[in-house]
Amino acid sequence: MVLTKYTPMMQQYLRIKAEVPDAFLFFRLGDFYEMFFDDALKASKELEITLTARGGNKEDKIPMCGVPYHSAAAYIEKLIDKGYKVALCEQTEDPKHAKGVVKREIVQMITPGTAVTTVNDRENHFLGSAVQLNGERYSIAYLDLSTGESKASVVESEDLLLQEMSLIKAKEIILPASVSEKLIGKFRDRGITSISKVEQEELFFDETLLSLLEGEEVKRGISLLLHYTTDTQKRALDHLQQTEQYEVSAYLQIDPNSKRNLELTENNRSGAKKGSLVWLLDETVTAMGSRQLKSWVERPLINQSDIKERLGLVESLKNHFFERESLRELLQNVYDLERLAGRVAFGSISPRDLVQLKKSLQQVPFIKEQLKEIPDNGLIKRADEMDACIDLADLLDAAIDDQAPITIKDGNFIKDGYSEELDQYKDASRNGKKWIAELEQKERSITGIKSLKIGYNRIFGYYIEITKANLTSLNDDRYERRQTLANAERYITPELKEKETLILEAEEKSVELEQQIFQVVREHVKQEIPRIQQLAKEISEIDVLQSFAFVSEKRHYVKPVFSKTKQLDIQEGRHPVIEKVMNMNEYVPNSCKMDKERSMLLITGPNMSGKSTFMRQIALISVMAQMGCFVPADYAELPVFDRIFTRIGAADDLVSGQSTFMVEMLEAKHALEHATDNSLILFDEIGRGTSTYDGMSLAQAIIEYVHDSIKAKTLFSTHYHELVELSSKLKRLKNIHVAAAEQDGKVVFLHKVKEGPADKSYGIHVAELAELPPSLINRANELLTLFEAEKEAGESREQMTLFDITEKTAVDESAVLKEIQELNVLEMTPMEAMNELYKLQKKAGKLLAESK
Ligand SMILES: Nc1ncnc2c1ncn2[C@@H]1O[C@H](COP(=O)(O)OP(=O)(O)OP(=O)(O)O)[C@@H](O)[C@H]1O
Repeated sequence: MVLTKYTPMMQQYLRIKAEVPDAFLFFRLGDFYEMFFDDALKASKELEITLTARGGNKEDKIPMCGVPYHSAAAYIEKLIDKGYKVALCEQTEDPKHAKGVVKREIVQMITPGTAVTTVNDRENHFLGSAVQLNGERYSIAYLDLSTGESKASVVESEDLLLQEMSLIKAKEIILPASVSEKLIGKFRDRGITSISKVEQEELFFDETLLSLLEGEEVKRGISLLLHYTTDTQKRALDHLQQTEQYEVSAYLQIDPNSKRNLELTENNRSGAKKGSLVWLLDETVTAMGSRQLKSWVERPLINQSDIKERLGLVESLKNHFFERESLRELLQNVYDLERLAGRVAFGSISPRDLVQLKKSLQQVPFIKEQLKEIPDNGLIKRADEMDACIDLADLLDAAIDDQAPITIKDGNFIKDGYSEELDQYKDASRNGKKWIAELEQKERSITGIKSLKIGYNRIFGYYIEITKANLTSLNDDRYERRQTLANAERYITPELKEKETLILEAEEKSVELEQQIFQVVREHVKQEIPRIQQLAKEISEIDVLQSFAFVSEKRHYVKPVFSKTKQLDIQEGRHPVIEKVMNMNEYVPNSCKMDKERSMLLITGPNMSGKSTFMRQIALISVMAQMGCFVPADYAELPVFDRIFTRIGAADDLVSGQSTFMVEMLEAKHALEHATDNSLILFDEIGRGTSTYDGMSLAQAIIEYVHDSIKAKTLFSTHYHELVELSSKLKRLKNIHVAAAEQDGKVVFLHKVKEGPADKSYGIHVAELAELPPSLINRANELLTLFEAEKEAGESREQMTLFDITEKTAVDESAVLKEIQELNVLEMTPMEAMNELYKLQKKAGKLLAESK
């Protein structure tokens, strides 16, 4: 592009735009942010705003569109939601002092992962990164810019990298410029579409932030991330907390598919939180607690003593109803400390935010006291360790007025008595105003005009107003006329103007001074950010623990115990979410026992009887126990699982275009590759997606493989009734079934799990329940009889073949003829007739073949 054909300002625009080719450049012009060229074409469509043109050159109009500065946030949010980036370009010098074009610079990049103003309080908003080390090893990290927390790890495979980034629901991923397109494609398949590449040359290394990390490798991912955030945010991010190192293997691992199957954080029909385990368990009071709870649900523990510690605290909170209720009340007044700290660092904290911070801090001593009322050393220790930041609360209490507004523009938020100088200005202004009020009274009585009033506006300042009707009573030269309105005149006096100057000066100075004081207070708070964050973490944990206690009591959950012999013994267990949706009394509880000698259960039973629900219930109870929550059962003794794998239901992977069956096989492969004898595997009707024998053979082979080589605790549901025979061959495999009863030709689901195999398939009855057309149901019944007959015939044919070899003469023509003659045709139903005919036809075919 030839720059010289453009005006100097457009040249400036193009220079800046070249720095951010992949972002919309919001170019500040007066009260608007303008976009030009392709940005304008695209933004006008995405934002549904009018596209205009600006005369660059006569033939060459420049496409342009803009959004008002004061409402820009909503437009930016819309673009970010769509996965775009926005670069904010502001005037960086006062136009009054500018020589030529006003200087402009990009002051901030807003990207899906760094947008912090519009985030949902109850969720984290993570920006992720990954740097390949060697082979399939990656240094990974993630950071929530709104709360300042970050984590880093080294993972040993690409699978784990993808798993972690899906788990945290990364809004954006930062990768080195050298990353392969293939990997980028894999992120896209998992719904992470916002991907930014960064040159790695000059890495940002803030040693204080990284000081908890061991070794250089783990620093690579987080460094890339910090480099990117500093670069895009263009400001000091003082609220960033020290990055914590974590090991994926320190938590119960549940791959993203399994997580979806189990509906831990969202239900898999609508993707909403409702209907998920988080939805059920989240009785937290604070937003930080809610985020913490979600992360506990996503990462259950595997260290038994950590799990037991949580369970112990939950137990104490559960057993102390009144203390817990008061605690919940106190927590109501605790605002989002983490996000408040974030706003302090970003410089976007308002006076009202500081009041919220103060009120939150003031609750802490009471929270500590309340915790200590419960006789539990763990809770008492936690209470003792909490730093209520009293100094900070006192400072804020002394400085900021409780009724503070949300902006600092007009002052009026610093408390009286905090600054002598400020008080003097305020006095001057108050005295002036008092003088004016007195003047009003005085002038009313002198002139005898009762409606005389003194008003104020920005243009004329203070004035005396007299309605036209009263003008006759006014001495002509008493005041100076200033303004004439339709039915009143406005006047001033020199004295009034003198006072006005005093008042306005005092007000201007006091607003300025208030703003200065605010900066000082804010800087002070900034210094204390780490303390606020520590407190936030402690309070959010208490909030999660009380939430677990609250739900456990309400829903009659029990404290699980962990088995030394790795046995699983759940008595009268329930599926927590279905039970809640259904109503406690309707749900049929079921027990489950598994141990080394009984490590695999093959579940049969009609469709809709509750096989999947039973399997999910076992997994959910285990997950809940390992996150430190009580469980829906009368008694639960559990092993500590290292991983949980589920293959449940038809999860078409439409995004990557794989068929249901392929997805099924990939998930099975994943489980077979990674499961250990400490894992839990749930396989729901594996092999269903292919032809009967094909599917059945695969199912059997998978069962044998798990039984002989993996030895993980496994629940396997199937429609292949033939598989129930396997229990005689595989010694750790046992049959169980979900019982159903038939009543008047209809199936009644009992939802009760029993030992042994199911005896009948009730598929057609279920179809009948679903009210398929009656003629179709009749036809299905006919076909069933036919197929059963065919199978029988097949079996007798096999027997016949055997027979044929030994006694060649057994099937001869006369025998078949005799069979035909003996048929009692009039007594037969059409179905029976057809079956008989079918058998005879087969025999005839055989005879003909033999006679050749
Ligand atoms: N223990 C139970 N108590 C009460 N209702 C239950 C129970 N278990 C399952 N149900 C109900 O039965 C419905 C079907 O359960 P589920 O999907 O587990 O059956 P399934 O045997 O796996 O079916 P399919 O073979 O068709 O996949 C559930 O939606 C639930 O409403």
